[in-house]
Formats: sequence, C-alpha cells, structure tokens
Amino acid sequence: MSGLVATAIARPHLSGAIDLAVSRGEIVGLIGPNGSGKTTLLRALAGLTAGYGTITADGRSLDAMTSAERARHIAYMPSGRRVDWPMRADDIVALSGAGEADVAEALTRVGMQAFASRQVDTLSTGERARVLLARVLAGRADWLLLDEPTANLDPGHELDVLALLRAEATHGAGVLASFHNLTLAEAHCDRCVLMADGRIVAEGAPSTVLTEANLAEVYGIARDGAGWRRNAS
Ligand SMILES: Nc1ncnc2c1ncn2[C@@H]1O[C@H](COP(=O)(O)OP(=O)(O)OP(=O)(O)O)[C@@H](O)[C@H]1O
Repeated sequence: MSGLVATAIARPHLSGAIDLAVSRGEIVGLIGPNGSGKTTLLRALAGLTAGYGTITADGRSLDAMTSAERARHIAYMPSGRRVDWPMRADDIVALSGAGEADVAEALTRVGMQAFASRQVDTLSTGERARVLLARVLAGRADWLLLDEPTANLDPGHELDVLALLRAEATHGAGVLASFHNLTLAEAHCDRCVLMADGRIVAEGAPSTVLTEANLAEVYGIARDGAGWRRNAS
C-alpha cells in the first residue's frame, strides 16, 4: 500500500489507538492545543518510540528497515531549536548524509548559504531553525515529519518554509507537519488532522476541520475578523 500508513498506534501519552495515513504529494497539518499529542504522534511515526501498532512506508514496515534505510525514507525535525554542539551550519546539514553540493543547495533553499561556515550556537533562533530544516531537506527523504517547522520564524520566512514544503510535496514527498498557526495551516495544508487529549478528533480538508464548533470545543476560540478571540469560559 503506498503512503506512510500508521495503524493502531498506541503510546502512553495517546489516549487511544490512532490510525493515520499520509500520501505522497500532500501536506498534512497536524494541529491541536498544547499537550494534545502532536509530538508524541510524530515521534511514533518517525519510529523514535517503541509501542503498539504498525507503520509502513509504501508497504514496507519500518520495523524491517535498517536505521540507514529508515533515514532515507523518513526525516524528522523536532520542535526544539537547541543544538548542543558548537558545529558549523554546513556540518549540521551534512549530518543528513548529504554530500557537499546537496548541503550547499539545501542551505541556499532556506536562505542560509551566507551562514554556512557560522557556528550554529552563534545563530539566532530563527536562523538555526532554518539550518535544521535544511538538514531535513538535504536528506531527500520520502516522508517529512516536522514538528512546528514555522515556529520561531518571521512572517516572510514562515511563507518561505511553506513554499519549500509545497515544493517537496510537488516533487513527490509526503509532508506531515504540526502547526499552532491555524491561519497558515488552513491556507497551506491539503488536509488537517486535529488532535485533542491524545486522540484525533477531526481530519479532512482544512475547511471541514477548522469549523466554528471544532475550534470552540478544542481550543476555546472563535474567528474574529482575520484573527481569533478567546471564548468566554
Ligand atoms: N515522557 C513523558 N512523560 C509524561 N508525560 C508525557 C511525556 N511525554 C509527553 N507527555 C504528555 O503527553 C501529552 C502530549 O504531549 P505532546 O508533547 O505530544 O503534546 P503536543 O501536542 O506536541 O504539545 P505542544 O503543542 O505543547 O508541543 C502532554 O500532556 C505531555 O505532558
């Protein structure tokens, strides 16, 4: 079966078994309040945690892959921007296994080519976020699992990153990315998966997921012009 398919995934921090599939060519937005289980689900799909359920990439079980094979198929970007080692930006990107030319190309794609020789601990948080995204892009994995890829970015770079993700999807990757910015998720995702309390409560086209009822129930917010307002509790 094609796609990244997770079946009956159970982890201590998810309240039930979760099924989820991502197809090549699509950007799926994983949304939900703090603590709803997005990171737990992304890490499970990336094969970073042990537990119940099966995950297949184009029909092949992750369990049957070596770690090198897995890395070729699936790239995971955590939400944290901290890098503990004082490495150069291009060396961080090279950790993906990419060669020099691909490292340079990935840094160029995220607009960080001029920072290639800078130590990452001297970069701003948003700059470091873009280097970490370059590392994911350089690996040319089939499936990109990204935890808050637009966090820490200014509005222009948020849009740049979404354009990069769209380009990856257009070239055949499948993207599952968590977002707190619902406006971005609504505008740029093909589908949204809404989580609350460790389970999926809605999924489908953004307009069918980001309904007034779902927003009120899950986030306690309502649309207010182009923005949002907190509902009275
Ligand atoms: N190792 C752990 N031990 C105990 N509780 C955990 C652990 N990891 C996660 N949790 C809990 O599981 C729930 C889901 O956490 P998770 O990090 O998946 O949420 P999230 O949706 O990614 O949140 P955020 O938007 O804040 O990043 C939270 O209530 C969290 O406190």
